[in-house]
Amino acid sequence: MDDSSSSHQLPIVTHLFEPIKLKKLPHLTHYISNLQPLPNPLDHNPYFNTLHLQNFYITPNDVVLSHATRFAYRTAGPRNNVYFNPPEVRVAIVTCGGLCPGLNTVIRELVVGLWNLYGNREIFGITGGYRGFYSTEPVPLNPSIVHYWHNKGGTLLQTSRGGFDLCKIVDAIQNRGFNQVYIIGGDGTMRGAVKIFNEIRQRKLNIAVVGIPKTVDNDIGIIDRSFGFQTAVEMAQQAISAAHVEAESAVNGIGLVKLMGRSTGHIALHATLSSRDVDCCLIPELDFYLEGKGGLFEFLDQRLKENGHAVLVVAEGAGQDIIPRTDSQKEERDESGNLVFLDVGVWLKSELKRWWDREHPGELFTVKYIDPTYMIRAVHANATDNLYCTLLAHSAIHGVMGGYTGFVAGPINGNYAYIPLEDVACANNPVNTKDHNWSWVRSVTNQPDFLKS
Ligand SMILES: Nc1ncnc2c1ncn2[C@@H]1O[C@H](COP(=O)(O)OP(=O)(O)OP(=O)(O)O)[C@@H](O)[C@H]1O
Ligand SMILES: O=P(O)(O)OC[C@H]1O[C@](O)(CO)[C@@H](O)[C@@H]1O
Ligand SMILES: [Mg+2]
Repeated sequence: MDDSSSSHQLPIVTHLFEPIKLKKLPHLTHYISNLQPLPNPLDHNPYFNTLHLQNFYITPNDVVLSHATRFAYRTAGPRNNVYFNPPEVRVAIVTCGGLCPGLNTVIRELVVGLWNLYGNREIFGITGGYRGFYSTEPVPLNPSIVHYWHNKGGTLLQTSRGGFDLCKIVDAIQNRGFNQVYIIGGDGTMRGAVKIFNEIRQRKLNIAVVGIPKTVDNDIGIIDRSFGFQTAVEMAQQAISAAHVEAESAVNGIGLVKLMGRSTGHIALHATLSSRDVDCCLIPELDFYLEGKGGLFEFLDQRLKENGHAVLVVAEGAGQDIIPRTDSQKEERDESGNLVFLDVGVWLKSELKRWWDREHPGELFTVKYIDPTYMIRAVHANATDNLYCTLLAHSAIHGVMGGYTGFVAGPINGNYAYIPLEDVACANNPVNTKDHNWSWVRSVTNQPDFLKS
């Protein structure tokens, strides 16, 4: 072995043996001193505790390792002891932000799990997102009310953006006597949940807060993926397939599909890989350009010459830097403070037409633009996502009953774990355009790398 190869290998070996630290998880006993552990009511639940106590409970030695963060996280699941007496439990469940397939399944499974596993009876839905804590009456929930909810898209508790008033929310939680708060939402919601948790801890209240990450865009980090994402990818296939048919049936036809994905292109990427009909996939993580050598137009020109048609998939957040904006458009925000995007699909369609008329005057050319927007997320979850939502909800319940707070339940390498809320709230999940996955996309589409030489 020569010197150069050994110097290459050394850092990798060292990396493998780096010590992995256990992530500390907030627990109610950290700031409430007189809290006593109780036997877990699951001891007497013949339907769930089928192992009859042998290896049934998760111990402090059970951890899940994350390659990405190089931390060990506590394994999700029931604990030997609980820190809530079921007759004293009062639960609030809220959904915030945009819709996502599976929201109703998570709510349903929280209600059914809290009721059937632990015998909790005081369960309430907060309607219309964060503002619902202080502006509407909580709605009582029980298993018979929610029994069909997993078959419905959207959230039957309703949702909204904006309306985050920390003081009013925590006052309402306290005044209404809630001691378990389940918050389902995306990155913004998780940032709000961190603030609620910190305020509750500051006030030394015996109230557990848990986040259940929801994002159809799959833009939350640390966890493997977010629920509803796979359903959305599946729904996107119909739009791509229609775009392909339209493009193929026209002379010099282009099928253009815009898919959701504000800051990440996971839906576009996965829909592209699974469809195989896509010639070019544009995502927010990839800068692209239209004109000149190596640009989009040159690539499409070639594709039309070779195949007579082309399919283009674009994530809604792609190209936002190169679409011209007026000063007022630069400032426009939604109720939560997110920048309002311009329609990249409409812009691309008009740029494509302009380019073709200039370069090929008089020749036939068609762009069929399909924007399925809400159709990919306003549906109920598919079977895989439904299963996932159930495991998420039950994991959250076990953690809260075990006294953990300020955490998120989610899968890491396929194993369910508890992760500090704060870590999840600041972990985003961009598509890595420098990894093998992206090489795979390029090998499927043969699209340019858009690196100007
Ligand atoms: N930094 C923040 N601090 C406190 N609250 C926040 C913060 N960011 C967002 N929120 C609140 O969280 C809720 C949801 O935020 P947002 O509309 O950004 O959706 P989200 O949770 O990111 O979901 P998604 O983007 O996937 O639809 C809103 O009520 C918003 O006011
Ligand atoms: O129109 P709304 O409800 O604000 O939601 C649109 C946004 O929600 C998301 O689906 C995230 O939930 C984004 O992809 C999209 O930009
Ligand atoms: Mg968001």
